[in-house]
Amino acid sequence: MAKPVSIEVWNPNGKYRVVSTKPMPGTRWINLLIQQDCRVEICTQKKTILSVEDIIALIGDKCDGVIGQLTEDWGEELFSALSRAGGKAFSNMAVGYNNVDVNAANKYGVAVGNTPGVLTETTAELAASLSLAAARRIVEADEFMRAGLYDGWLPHLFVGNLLKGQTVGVIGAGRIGSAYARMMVEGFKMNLIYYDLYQSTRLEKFVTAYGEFLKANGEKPVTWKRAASMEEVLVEADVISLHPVLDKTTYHLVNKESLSKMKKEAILINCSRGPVVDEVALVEHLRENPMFRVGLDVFEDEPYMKPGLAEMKNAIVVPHIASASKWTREGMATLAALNVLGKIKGYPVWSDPNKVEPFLNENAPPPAASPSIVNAKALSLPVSKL
Ligand SMILES: NC(=O)c1ccc[n+]([C@@H]2O[C@H](COP(=O)([O-])OP(=O)(O)OC[C@H]3O[C@@H](n4cnc5c(N)ncnc54)[C@H](O)[C@@H]3O)[C@@H](O)[C@H]2O)c1
Ligand SMILES: O=C(O)[C@H](O)CO
Repeated sequence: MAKPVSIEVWNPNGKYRVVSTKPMPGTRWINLLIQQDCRVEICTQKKTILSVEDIIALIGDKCDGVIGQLTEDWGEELFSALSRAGGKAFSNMAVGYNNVDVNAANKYGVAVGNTPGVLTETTAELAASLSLAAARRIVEADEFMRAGLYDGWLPHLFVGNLLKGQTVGVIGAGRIGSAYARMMVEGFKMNLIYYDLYQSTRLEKFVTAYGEFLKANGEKPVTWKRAASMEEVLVEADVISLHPVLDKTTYHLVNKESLSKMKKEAILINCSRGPVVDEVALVEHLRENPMFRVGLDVFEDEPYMKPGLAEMKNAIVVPHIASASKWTREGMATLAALNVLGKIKGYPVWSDPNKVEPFLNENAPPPAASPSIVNAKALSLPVSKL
């Protein structure tokens, strides 16, 4: 059994025991729990990734709900431990929940929450930042300056790609993929090609309307196309950004074969999940194609990078910070806490997890509902009529 982990306790006499496996930004989430009679225990252990054993020790004998992180392995062992401790609620502080075995949660009747919506624009902004940084070789140029190598303007110095008029390809045009597409189309007048299992009518309408606006102002209109296959996107796009969920269908979606279909000077961005890209194949491709560039926020064996990636000048790598704006991270903490609280209090589940704004208004009490429970249907949880 793991040693007892260090914790910080708020409202020690609270009726319901809620554990957070990490300190989370802001204090609103703590206050909302305390106001509803929760004792809040926050793990303060100086270890970035907690093991299953650490979390079992945190859950202890009596625990009503846990707020956890995407680095943790929430499967049979943890859900059975939580259930033994009387717990009926778990929320990831993340929208992606590929670290959670939802079937195991269903088996123990544990509601699983996630945090959609509040991170859409922040994550899309990082994908856009990586796209620009890769197109204009900003990191390479910054390193060059700091190394004292700049000795005067040259016609060939750090020549990159112009985005205007090029084609942006989006794979997975859900909340984040669509927000990214809008930024790139409107901000840089790029044409759009996207691939998703579902049609994104709103996105298509947006690009059509923006194209008409440009035309009315005497400019070349932007265009959109829904690709019938992912291959079309790979072949046609100059910048490709990945935004699908990670599941069996998207594991290694980008591999040796798909990389070989992309343009030699294409840019690939991944702000979804590391295993969507075969990172070994990517390193090889970067090595063989120096004008191909990549911007990565996520890695196949996070927190590690595959051998060779760190040495590639045509790769920009950042440590899974796509949702890292203060407003978003505080909002994620709030949504995660309210998911757990809602189940503990027997509240219904919010009807539209894409519209979570009422939970984020700091000047009003949140609705009496869990903002987003991914297994609500499987557990037959009631849906809010608010
Ligand atoms: N890097 C980060 O910090 C960060 C931040 C937020 C989200 N994410 C990741 O981004 C993902 C997407 O988030 P979202 O809120 O946009 O989710 P979403 O559910 O709104 O969008 C995901 C889209 O992927 C599509 N999709 C699923 N399988 C596909 C396939 N095989 N091919 C093509 N498209 C497919 C879905 O139809 C959906 O439209 C999350 O699941 C998470 O893993 C990462
Ligand atoms: O899925 C998520 O929410 C991210 O990876 C972290 O914000």
